[in-house]
Amino acid sequence: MGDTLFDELGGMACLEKVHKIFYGKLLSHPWLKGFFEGVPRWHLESQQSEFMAGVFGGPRIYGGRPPKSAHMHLFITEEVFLIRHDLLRESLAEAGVRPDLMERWLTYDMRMKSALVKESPSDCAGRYNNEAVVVVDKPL
Ligand code: HEM
Repeated sequence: MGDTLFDELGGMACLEKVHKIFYGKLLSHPWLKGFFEGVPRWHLESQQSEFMAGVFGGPRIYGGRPPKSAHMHLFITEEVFLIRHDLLRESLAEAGVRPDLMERWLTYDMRMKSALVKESPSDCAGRYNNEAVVVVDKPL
């Protein structure tokens, strides 16, 4: 059996390096930062790294919700999803991830699009009884 993508990338150290750069970009993006208000950065980075570790054939240590229910309350349009995807591409390049591994990572990322993208805020629902749906307007 060959190495998993997780091993080829260099394990958790690589995922953590990429996600540190990535959340720096997401949390300073004029539009996307609005989605993350009030969520601690350490939580976002660690959950993202633990989730992707499992996706890439590494340890299955992610204990959060599956992506569809974790993002149920967020009005994520296709445009928002694709901006995030481009910021991930930039982060992988800045972290020095080999181009072929980068493409494999991005393919896994893109596969989640249909689970997260919604047509209208009415397709969203709070994860708890009284949780509001998060709609972030595009800045003018
Ligand atoms: C392939 C795409 C994505 C993946 C794999 C992903 C993965 C994750 C994971 C694993 C969590 C932690 C869930 C938990 O704590 O139970 C999370 C939380 C979150 N994600 Fe994503 N995400 C993706 C796309 C997006 C997009 C496009 C946005 C909107 C810009 C977004 C915004 C958020 C926010 C705001 C949280 C925190 C939710 C909260 O705890 O209140 N994500 N994401």
